[in-house]
Amino acid sequence: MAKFGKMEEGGFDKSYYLYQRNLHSPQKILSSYRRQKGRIMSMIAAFYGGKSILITGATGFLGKVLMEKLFRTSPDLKVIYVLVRPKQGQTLQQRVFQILDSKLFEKVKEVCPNVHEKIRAISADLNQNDFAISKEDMQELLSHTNIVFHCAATVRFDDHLRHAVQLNVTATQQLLLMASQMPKLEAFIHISTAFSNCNLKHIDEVVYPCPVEPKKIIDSMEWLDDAIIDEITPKLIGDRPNTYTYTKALGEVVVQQEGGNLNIAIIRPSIVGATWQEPFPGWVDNLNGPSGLIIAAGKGFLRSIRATPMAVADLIPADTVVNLTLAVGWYTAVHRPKSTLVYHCTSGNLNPCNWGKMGLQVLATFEKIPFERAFRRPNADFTTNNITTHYWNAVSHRAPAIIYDFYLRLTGRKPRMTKLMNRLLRTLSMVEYFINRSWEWSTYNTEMLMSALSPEDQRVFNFDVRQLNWLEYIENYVLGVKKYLLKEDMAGIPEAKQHLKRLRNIHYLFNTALFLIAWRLLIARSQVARNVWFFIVSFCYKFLSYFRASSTLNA
Ligand SMILES: CCCCCCCCCCCCCCCCCCCCCCCC(=O)SCCNC(=O)CCNC(=O)[C@H](O)C(C)(C)COP(=O)(O)OP(=O)(O)OC[C@H]1O[C@@H](n2cnc3c(N)ncnc32)[C@H](O)[C@@H]1OP(=O)(O)O
Ligand SMILES: NC(=O)C1=CN([C@@H]2O[C@H](COP(=O)(O)OP(=O)(O)OC[C@H]3O[C@@H](n4cnc5c(N)ncnc54)[C@H](OP(=O)(O)O)[C@@H]3O)[C@@H](O)[C@H]2O)C=CC1
Repeated sequence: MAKFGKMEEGGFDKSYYLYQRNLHSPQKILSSYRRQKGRIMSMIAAFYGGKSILITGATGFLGKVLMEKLFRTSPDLKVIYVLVRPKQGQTLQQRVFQILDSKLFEKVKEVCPNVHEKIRAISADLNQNDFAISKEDMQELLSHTNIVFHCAATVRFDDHLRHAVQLNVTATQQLLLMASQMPKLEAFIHISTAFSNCNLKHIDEVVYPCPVEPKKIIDSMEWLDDAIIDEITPKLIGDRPNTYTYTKALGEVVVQQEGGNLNIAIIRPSIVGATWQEPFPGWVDNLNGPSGLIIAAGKGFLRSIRATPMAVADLIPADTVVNLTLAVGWYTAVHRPKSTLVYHCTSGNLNPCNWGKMGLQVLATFEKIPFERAFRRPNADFTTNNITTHYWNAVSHRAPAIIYDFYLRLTGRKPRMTKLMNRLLRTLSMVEYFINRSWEWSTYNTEMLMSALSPEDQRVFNFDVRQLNWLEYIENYVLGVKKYLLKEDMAGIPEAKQHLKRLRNIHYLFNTALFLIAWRLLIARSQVARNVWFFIVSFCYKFLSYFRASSTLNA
């Protein structure tokens, strides 16, 4: 591994220049150096200049943020190949252009006006042999690719094991095989998850072995039928909570075992949330992780959640993950570490925030920025045991849904709330595992990388989560959910506040009516209740008489 001199602030490290010269043509390096000379230079941004980059999962949440940052900071990159499958009646080009035409890419279009020409969509399905890539496309990919970022995965917790293995393990194996035939490849970056070893409490930046070899699992998926796979799934996943974490762990082992001589690194982000700073705060475009539950809470469906308030909420902003990923890509290609390095991209040990604090800040933000047309006023609680969870699920989730569906039926409309609520309860049951435990992830490699960056790179590719202000981040996150996921206009906030006031009044009326009915029934059945009632009534009568008498005397 090459060793370099310490970077001077804002300067150009000569040893880095000399090292780069071994990898690239001197003219290329020199012109890049000249281009950068006038201003403080980001070595990482310069590194991606002129490169052909292959991204899988580019149409996903993380993939989009990764592409955006690459185009914005290295507009002189050669091409980004994206492996895309046609979907929802859209062609590949339509899918890609829709992404490029979104708000996320507004800044990119300023710095890289020809972005449409620099992206090449390749038709590919990672579930198929050779990814169903045409011969010509495959030839182009193999002969040109310099860097691979493997982001594609199924992130569903409850996916069938066969499908999860296909995408998270077999596809990774196939991609490595492809990578081994790329003569110009400089680095292969695999995105895993910090929860791939969530059966452990303390997790180091190493690949942990799996009891059954991934190759055996891949083979068995080919001949076992679904019924048998269903039966053995709990035994295989063992003390992991789902097929997602299990297959991501297998994927890592495959990367380590079959990476051969490639320069490989593994990145393990924890729970990826909305962007923190770049290209703007609060960007998010899917319901995974906390986003769906923030909507459910803001719309008043989610009223209680089984979570441990003191457990660490290990969220990490999407732009932080992307900055680390690009820094790792550069470091892996340039420094060529001898072994596969694993980088934890987590917040818990450097800047912890717990679910209690996060929940309160989410609720506080709803006060300022309410969501439109809420079902009930947002006001959720954390519960910590089985009995209270069942009680609140019945009282706060199921009962209002049944009542509302009854009302919809009465008014000739189709009931839908019970179905929605069942879906929410299912989602809650899936995430409970993650919000009632804390993990410790060591971050030596990530911190080592941070210190290896020049001050300019530390600024442009900032992944120092210690600088994150959680309260501000969560507020922007909720705002982002409202703007970019729910597509609600800020102009609607006064009306949303009015709607919440009406809901509060309905709530008070409903509770008063309920109390009076219950009390009336109690009086009819119990002598004690009747006595208490007469006592209260006579006390009020005496108080009123006294008040009337004293006001007459004063007059
Ligand atoms: C003191 C005050 C307290 C106040 C609290 C109030 C505020 C609370 C906010 C804070 C909440 C904190 C909770 C945080 C949760 C954190 C989860 C952490 C998980 C970490 C794991 C590791 C991280 C990773 O590595 S991977 C990324 C994570 N992956 C996921 O999140 C995927 C999860 N999704 C699934 O597995 C499935 O979608 C599932 C099982 C949830 C649902 O499957 P199902 O088959 O039933 O439905 P779908 O076909 O998928 O979708 C149907 C329908 O539902 C919509 N939908 C999908 N996902 C969600 C969701 N998460 N929430 C809500 N809705 C969802 C989907 O869009 C579909 O809608 P259609 O309209 O039908 O299209
Ligand atoms: N989000 C999170 O909280 C975390 C994510 N991660 C990891 O980060 C990576 C990216 O996750 P994220 O962006 O959130 O996930 P998304 O679900 O948003 O994106 C998944 C991507 O994979 C693609 N994909 C899925 N199946 C296929 C297929 N058969 N052929 C081709 N492409 C396919 C999807 O394409 P399409 O658009 O066609 O569906 C999409 O582009 C994953 O490896 C995940 O494990 C790790 C920790 C946390």
